[in-house]
Amino acid sequence: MLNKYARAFFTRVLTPFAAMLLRWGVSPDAVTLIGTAGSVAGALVFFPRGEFFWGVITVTLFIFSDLVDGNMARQAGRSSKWGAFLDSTLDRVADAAIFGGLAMWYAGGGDNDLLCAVSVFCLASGQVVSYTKARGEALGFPVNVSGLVERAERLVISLTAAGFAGLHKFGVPYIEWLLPIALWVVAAGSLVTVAQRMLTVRRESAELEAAGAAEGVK
Ligand SMILES: CCCCCCCC/C=C\CCCCCCCC(=O)OC[C@H](COP(=O)(O)O[C@@H]1[C@H](O)[C@H](OP(=O)(O)O)[C@@H](O)[C@H](O)[C@H]1O)OC(=O)CCCCCCC/C=C\CCCCCCCC
Ligand SMILES: Nc1ccn([C@@H]2O[C@H](COP(=O)(O)O)[C@@H](O)[C@H]2O)c(=O)n1
Ligand SMILES: [Mg+2]
Ligand SMILES: [Mg+2]
Repeated sequence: MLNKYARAFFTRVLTPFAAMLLRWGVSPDAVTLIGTAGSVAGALVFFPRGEFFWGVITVTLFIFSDLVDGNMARQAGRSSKWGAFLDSTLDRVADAAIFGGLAMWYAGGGDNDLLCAVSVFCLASGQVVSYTKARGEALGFPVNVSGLVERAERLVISLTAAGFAGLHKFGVPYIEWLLPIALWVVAAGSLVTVAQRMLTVRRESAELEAAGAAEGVK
C-alpha cells in the first residue's frame, strides 16, 4: 500500500536531490551501496546496545537512499537489470541487519528470548516474502499480488516503533512497549503476506496449466 501511495509523494520530494547527486557525478550504484552500508552500520552499532532512537535516526537517513537510487537511474536514463538486481539484493542485506540488530538486543541486554525469536521470525519471514515474488517471477508467473505487509510497511512499522521506544532512554515512561507490539504485528503480517503470495503463485500456476491443457484439446 505504501509502495503504491507514498512512492509518488517521495518521488516528487526526492527528485531535485537525485538530480543534484547526478550533477555531482554520483552514480545510482554508489547511492545503493552507501545507503546499504549506512543502514547496516546504523542498525548493528545502535540496536544491539538498545540505542533505538539514534539507531532509527541513522537507519532512516540512509534507507531513503533506496528511493533515491532508482530515481537517479530513471532521470539519467540508466535503469538497468544489474541495478535492479543490486537494489533488491542489498535490500535483503539492510533488512537482515535491522531485524538482526533487534534480535541481538533481545538476546543480550534486552534479555527476552521470546522477543528475540519474534525478531528472528520478522527477519526470516521478510526474506521469504521477497523470495516468493522473486522466485515466482523467475518461473515466469506474473505474481500479481503485493500482499498485506510489503517491505515499506515492515520498515515503517518497525522503525517508527523502535524510534519512539528509544525515547524511553530519555525518560518517557511505558513507550518501550511499542517495539514488541510492532514486532508482533510485522511477524503476523509477514506470515499472512507469505500465504497471500504463495496462494497467488499456486493459482497462477493452475491457470497456466489449465490454459495449456485447453490449448492441447483444440
Ligand atoms: C515524530 C516522528 C513521527 C514519525 C512518523 C513516521 C511516519 C512515517 C515516516 C515516513 C514514511 C516513509 C514512507 C516511505 C514509503 C516508501 C514507499 C516506497 O516506495 O517503498 C518502497 C521503496 C523501494 O522499493 P523497491 O521496489 O526498491 O524494493 C522492492 C522491495 O524491497 C520488495 O520487497 P517485498 O515487498 O517483496 O518484501 C522486493 O521484492 C523487491 O525486490 C524490491 O525491489 O523503498 C523502500 O522499501 C524503503 C522504504 C523506506 C522506509 C523508510 C522507513 C522510515 C520510517 C520511519 C522512520 C520513522 C522515524 C521515527 C522516529 C521517531 C523518533 C521519535
Ligand atoms: N543502482 C540502481 C538502483 C536502481 N536502479 C533501477 O531502479 C529500480 C528501482 O527503483 P526504486 O525507486 O525502487 O529504487 C530498479 O528496478 C532499477 O531499474 C538502477 O538501475 N540502479
Ligand atoms: Mg531503490
Ligand atoms: Mg530497494
